[in-house]
Order: sequence, then C-alpha cells, then structure tokens
Amino acid sequence: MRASVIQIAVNEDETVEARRRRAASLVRQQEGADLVVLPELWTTGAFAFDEFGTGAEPLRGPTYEAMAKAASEAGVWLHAGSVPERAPDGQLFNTSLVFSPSGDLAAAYRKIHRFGFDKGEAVLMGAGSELVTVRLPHTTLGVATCYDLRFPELFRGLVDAGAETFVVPAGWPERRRSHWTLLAQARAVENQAFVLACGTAGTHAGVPQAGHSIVVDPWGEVLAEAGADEEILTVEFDPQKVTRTREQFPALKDRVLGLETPWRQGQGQGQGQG
Ligand SMILES: O=C(O)CCC(=O)C(=O)O
Repeated sequence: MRASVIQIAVNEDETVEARRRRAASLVRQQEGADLVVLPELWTTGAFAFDEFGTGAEPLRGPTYEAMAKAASEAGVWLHAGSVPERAPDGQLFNTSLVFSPSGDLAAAYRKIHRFGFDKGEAVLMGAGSELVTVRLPHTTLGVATCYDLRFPELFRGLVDAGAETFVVPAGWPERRRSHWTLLAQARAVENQAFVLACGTAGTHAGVPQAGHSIVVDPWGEVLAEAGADEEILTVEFDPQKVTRTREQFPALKDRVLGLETPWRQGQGQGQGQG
C-alpha cells in the first residue's frame, strides 16, 4: 500500500483560496497512491482562532467540493485533513473529511478532544462524540485529530472497532515536537497499528508549526519522517504487518478491561507492602 502524507505549509501570506487550490493540485499529483493525507485545519490554521468563525464552512462547503474533486481526479482515498465546520445550528466543529477514489464522502469525524483548556478551540468549537473508522480495500483506518493523540483510550476504542491504521492530521506546535513523535510511536506500539501522522509546516498566528509528519509501523519503527518545511512523505507499507504483529506478539489479548473500577488507595508514606 502506498501513502502520501502532505505536510502543507500554513502561512499568512497565502490566502485560503490559494492554499485550497494548491492542496488540490498536490493531491492530484499523488495519482497512483492508495491513500493521501492532509493535516488539521490547513485552510485557516489550527491556531488562527480568530479565523475559525469567518473560515468556517458547511460540511459540503468549498473545501469539501475541492477535495472530493481532487480525490476522484487522482483516483485515491483521501483523508483531506480537517476543516472548521459550521453545523446547521451554527455550532463549529473541527471536522475531518475522508473521500473514496470516486470522490464520495466515506466519513466525517468531529474531533473529540478540543485543545486549549479554557481558550481557543476548546471554547470556540463543539466536541465530537463518535469514533470513526473507514474500511479501505487493504486496511481499516481509525481517525483521530491532533490533541486526540494524547488520549490512548480513544485509540483503544478505535482498535476495538477494527482499526489497523491510524490517520492523525494535526497542527502541532514546534515547542512540543518531542511529544508529537513520542506519542505517534506510543500509539503505534501499544495498539500494534500503523500511524500516519500529518502535521503542518510554516508559522501562523505567531505559532511555529512542528512539521515532522511521521509514519510509524506496528512495531514502533519510523518508516518516514519529514523535516520542518513543506514536504510530501511517500511511504510503501504492508498493511498485513498489523495482523502478523498482533499474532506474533499478542499483547492486545492480555488487556484487562474495566480497570477504572474498583480502585483502592495505597498505604503511601513507606508503610505499604514495598
Ligand atoms: O497537544 C498538543 O500539544 C497540541 C495540540 C494541538 O495543537 C491541537 O490539537 O490543535
């Protein structure tokens, strides 16, 4: 299976319309790939909070139309990253769009964990509530977005739903780049799954982006990693490696479910059982 991970630059000297045209052209150039991936909120920028409202689109807005067309022209499965979606009731969501090679919408995923604590996305956008998987001919995708990467339980839920390849579009900041690569590898190892994590390059809203999109295999090996600038990673991988890894090292079968309850306070203060 061949994937192209498009780490597009999001800079303020380019209009959203120009970037949309450029992204569509980059997708069209990936003809022959099985799967193409774009990052999170690449129209406005993930940290351009002031742009979320003005840049928001209905689900079937201009980005949807451009990406559906690009997917069908290239004949590829396209995870088109995410857009600021304005739902019919006015609520905003950070919504990822996945298109089939015929340009049909295969899935939409509203980001569940919103970033910013009591600011930015966390207050401006609504939270999604549904896990999303997408069946491709050779693998099942599990989709998650940026900050979701910090929440392993979401990925376990996706594994339970059949996910073998996680696709994680992001707008991860440079200042926490070490977390990004570490977490991408951790999610791959603990779930014995591929991780295709696609970040943005450039600087917007004063926040330099990490770039460093990364593809990790189910054993935690890094198959490809981008630098900081705009770049397209092209990677060939064998999706059967998920099944082989899960059979040869069947740690997922040793999961103990329901550990959240009951729990018991330890002794502490050196008085416990050592
Ligand atoms: O978790 C982080 O450090 C970055 C998350 C983020 O930038 C986002 O979800 O938009």
